[in-house]
Amino acid sequence: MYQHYSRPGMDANGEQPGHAVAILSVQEGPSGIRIVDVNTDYQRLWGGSREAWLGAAPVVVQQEAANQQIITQLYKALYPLTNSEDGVFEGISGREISRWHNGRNRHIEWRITAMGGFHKGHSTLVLTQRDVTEQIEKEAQLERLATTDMLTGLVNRSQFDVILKSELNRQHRYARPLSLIMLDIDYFKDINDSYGHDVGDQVLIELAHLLKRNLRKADCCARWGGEEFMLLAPETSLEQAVRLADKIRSAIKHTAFPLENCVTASFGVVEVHSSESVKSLMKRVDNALYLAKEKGRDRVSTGGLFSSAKQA
Ligand SMILES: Nc1nc2c(ncn2[C@@H]2O[C@H](COP(=O)(O)OP(=O)(O)OP(=O)(O)O)[C@@H](O)[C@H]2O)c(=O)[nH]1
Repeated sequence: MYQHYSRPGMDANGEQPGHAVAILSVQEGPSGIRIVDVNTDYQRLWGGSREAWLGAAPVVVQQEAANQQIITQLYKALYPLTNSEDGVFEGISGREISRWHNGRNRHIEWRITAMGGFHKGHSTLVLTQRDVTEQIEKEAQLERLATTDMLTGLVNRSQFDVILKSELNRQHRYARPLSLIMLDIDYFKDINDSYGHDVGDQVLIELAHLLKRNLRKADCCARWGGEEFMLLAPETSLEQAVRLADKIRSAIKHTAFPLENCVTASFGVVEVHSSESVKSLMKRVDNALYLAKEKGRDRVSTGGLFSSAKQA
């Protein structure tokens, strides 16, 4: 029976589950929607033998409440068709996350379609389900690779561009304070030259940890390239951003990196002006950082808009 139960997801070893399929009979009245057949992948997905499933109510998703909602949705879609010979059931579908008995979340894609029309209040439906967890995890992994700096685990430059544009739009719309900090390790070339590239990499990794420790959840910290980093701080005025930058500057100076000499960094800080473009913002923050380098490094510069303790 139902020889067309193919298993498109199967690999050559036959280990990858394919589509779980259940054939459903729809009756008017209390018997409602019942299973008349299931394939082996349905048994594998939900447990139980074929015999145990025959006559049972279908399981579309694991959570009882969500399953009930789907069945109700199905009844609502079918109800207008029960007395019409030419009504067409378009099908319903969705994707749900189910918590499996081993504690893992599984993503299940499901679809219910009709095998034919209604005849004397009776119809046959096909429920297909596919475990798409691996596919979703692979997509998430690719997304992480595309947006993350491999060495430090921070947001990479291209993702930072996306976040910056979105935060600028928010700032322009709601006129909330938003500040940008650019920092650059001082004399990093000397660190590489004296201790080797691996030690230089270790300094970058430890600095990334330090930055993450010192920032709020809403802040974004990115590796801009080489030994340059960007910190985007929403709801932060220029004055607050300068204080934050100076706190980080001091923390870097007092961190025991795997070197004889201490590591220092220079900072440029700007607050976004209303309607300011990305280009203008980047130019201003770059100028501010340049000023901090020019004035002797290990300091915070705002490019002249604000003055604090250890500024250029
Ligand atoms: N170890 C390591 N070094 C890097 C990486 N990316 C860039 N660099 C090095 O960072 C150094 C940056 O040197 P410069 O641009 O001259 O800057 P600096 O020596 O820090 O001098 P100032 O910025 O003027 O204080 C170069 O030697 C790059 O090769 C990386 O991923 N790992």
